[in-house]
Amino acid sequence: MPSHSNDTLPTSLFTAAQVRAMDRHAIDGLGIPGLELMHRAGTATFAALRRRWPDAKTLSVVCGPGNNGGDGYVIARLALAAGFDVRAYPVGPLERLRGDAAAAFAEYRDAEGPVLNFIPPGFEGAEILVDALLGTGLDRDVAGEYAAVIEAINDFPGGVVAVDIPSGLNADTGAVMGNAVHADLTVSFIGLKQGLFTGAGPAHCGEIVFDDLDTPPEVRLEQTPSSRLLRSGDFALPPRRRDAHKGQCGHVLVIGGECGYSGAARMAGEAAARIGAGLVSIATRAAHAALINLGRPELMAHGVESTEQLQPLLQRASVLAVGPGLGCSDWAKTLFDAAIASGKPLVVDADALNLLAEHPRSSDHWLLTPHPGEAARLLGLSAAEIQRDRFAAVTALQRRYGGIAVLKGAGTLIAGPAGVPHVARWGNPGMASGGMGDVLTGVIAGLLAQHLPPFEAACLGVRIHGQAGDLAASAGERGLLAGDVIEALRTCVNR
Ligand SMILES: NC(=O)C1=CN([C@@H]2O[C@H](COP(=O)(O)OP(=O)(O)OC[C@H]3O[C@@H](n4cnc5c(N)ncnc54)[C@H](O)[C@@H]3O)[C@@H](O)[C@H]2O)[C@H](O)CC1
Ligand SMILES: [K+]
Repeated sequence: MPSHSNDTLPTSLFTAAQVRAMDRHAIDGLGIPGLELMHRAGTATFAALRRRWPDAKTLSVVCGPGNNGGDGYVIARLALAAGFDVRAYPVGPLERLRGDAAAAFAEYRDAEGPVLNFIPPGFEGAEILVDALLGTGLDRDVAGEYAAVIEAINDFPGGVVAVDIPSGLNADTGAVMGNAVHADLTVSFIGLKQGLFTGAGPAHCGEIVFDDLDTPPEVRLEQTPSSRLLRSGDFALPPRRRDAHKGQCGHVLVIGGECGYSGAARMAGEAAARIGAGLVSIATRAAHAALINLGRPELMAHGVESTEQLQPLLQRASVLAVGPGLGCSDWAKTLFDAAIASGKPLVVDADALNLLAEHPRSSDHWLLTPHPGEAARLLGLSAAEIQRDRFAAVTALQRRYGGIAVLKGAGTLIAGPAGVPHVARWGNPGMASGGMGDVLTGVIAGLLAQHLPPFEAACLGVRIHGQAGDLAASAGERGLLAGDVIEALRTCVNR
């Protein structure tokens, strides 16, 4: 059955190899003929296409040399039978078609379906283009004719539907293998591939529809999910007791705000307060304390120039957030070391992550919230290597540094000491602006202060931060400011 929205997609995500094993289980174990599965895949894709573009009547299908291409020939035949003007463009030698794909091609030809050679620049006259070039069989960067066809698909002005996964997108990592199709709609089958939801996946997939091709749950239950998709209802805060008082809602201490960066510390503090922390203090350069306090009197701002001055604040706080605008000076190092030595749960972000990369150590009571560049420094890799396999990177961060690792970016990933990485789908490109990370740091710290376990605080924090960003972006993504997200937090945390 098809499911197609953030919260009705299955939460279990898999690798391509796992989904191929599911295909085999369905075919060899349950006796469902491969061609029957292919017919179901084509039917599910054509139905989703018609839901999305109900008035379309002309369709071009690009078919690769394998079973993804076979799905494409099924779609072409169904469109022909429904009265569409159809053109199928085989890519790769037709004589290489085998098994179910060859049978699907023969069925299309028997229905007198037009087959054309692809001639750049492309697919004149069609309203919709179906990408059935490559699916879970992708095993190397696309090149030559395949790269040219993907280029032409990406220049196509009409709607693009990707069969199972946009061609060129790595199903396991969400990385682009040379080049990848930008689809408006992706219809994925049998098991949801984790690469659709992180890295370049979200930008290439468009709307994601899942269809289990009426295979029984046992097909999926046989595989342990490689990761999980977060849902709106996951890890919600318990309702606040009527007799609650601020002492029960935790005390966050934000440590940061080097000269010129007081705003980062303030935004982290405001976010912690807006997510519901009972008390919020800021330890920052003396020159900033009055400024922050003036701007947001609910925050208790203290000028701290030494460990001695920091100690009483560390004692009073229940949760620390270290890094927003902290810089990497000796002042920063001294405060960061004192925060770690306090043994309090702490969220480590921004420059504190860079200090940690200089002096690696692990702990089980912190949460690291790097963006790909900070993760690269922490792992001694390049940012491109991090993005090439975000799941491997977030797992490596957690294994090496302990605690909880949050790898920010499209499809933020959260990894804890147990279980599999969790993937968040919220957020938008408008959030690629200064201060958004400071807000997330404050949100997670504020949830920790309200006694959520670390992994739940990280998952819920990422979700609410992204939802607030999406809510604030309803007035437009460009020009979205971190302050707008802070203002939207209260709506989202009280949903
Ligand atoms: N019966 C089933 O298993 C079902 C599968 N479904 C669809 O099948 C594809 C997976 O098909 P497969 O034949 O394994 O691979 P692809 O069609 O994805 O790739 C074809 C072929 O292409 C070669 N190849 C790999 N990478 C490249 C590259 N970069 N450039 C050129 N050629 C490349 C390689 O030899 C591959 O074998 C799955 O995604 C579904 O769409 C049905 O949907 C369900 C039943
Ligand atoms: K495809």
